Amino acid sequence: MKLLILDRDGVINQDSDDYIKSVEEWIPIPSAIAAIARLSQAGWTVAVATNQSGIARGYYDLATLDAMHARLRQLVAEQGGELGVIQFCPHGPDDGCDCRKPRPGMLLRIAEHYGVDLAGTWFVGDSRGDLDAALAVDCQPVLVKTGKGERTLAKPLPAGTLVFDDLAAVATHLLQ
Ligand SMILES: O=P(O)(O)OC[C@@H](O)[C@H]1O[C@@H](OP(=O)(O)O)[C@@H](O)[C@@H](O)[C@@H]1O
Ligand SMILES: [Mg+2]
Ligand SMILES: [Zn+2]
Repeated sequence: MKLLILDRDGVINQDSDDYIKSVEEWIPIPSAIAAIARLSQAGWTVAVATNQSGIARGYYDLATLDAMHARLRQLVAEQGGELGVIQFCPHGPDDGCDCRKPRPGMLLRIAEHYGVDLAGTWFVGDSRGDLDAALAVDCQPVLVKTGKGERTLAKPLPAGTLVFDDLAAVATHLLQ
């Protein structure tokens, strides 16, 4: 199974230090939507693993998060693609859950959903926690420079991390 797992904020859509608190604040990176559609049409399954501590912090609710994800699915479908499962962690940093990245719980749930082994599966993110979550379950850590990627790149990366300008470049590489 060709499975690609994506972080959301900073990879698929613009990120903000003030969190993405509404559908109106959820601004897709156009080339990222097209990349997901291209991959999907080429037989890839594209899943998402996203921290959403804004829920625990009371910045937005599950209905708002669902509306963002409905919008994401709609945009991908309009380009002839289909987005796979979206796993999110609604917890805060002090909740001690197993799903908040850098913990790999969401990646494990995605693997369980599709009945696959995660070893070598690319996980594309913009933050160090994404890379560490990947390494925790033997995924290939992939950093993009969008979102917080440039900040992440300014510090040492885990050995073996692949770096691309954006998700479109990742898709082009995988589809070549
Ligand atoms: O990049 P993904 O995982 O899709 O989502 C990140 C968001 O949940 C937010 O995560 C927060 O980190 P804290 O949760 O406050 O540590 C901050 O980095 C926000 O800027 C960011 O929007
Ligand atoms: Mg991110
Ligand atoms: Zn969690």
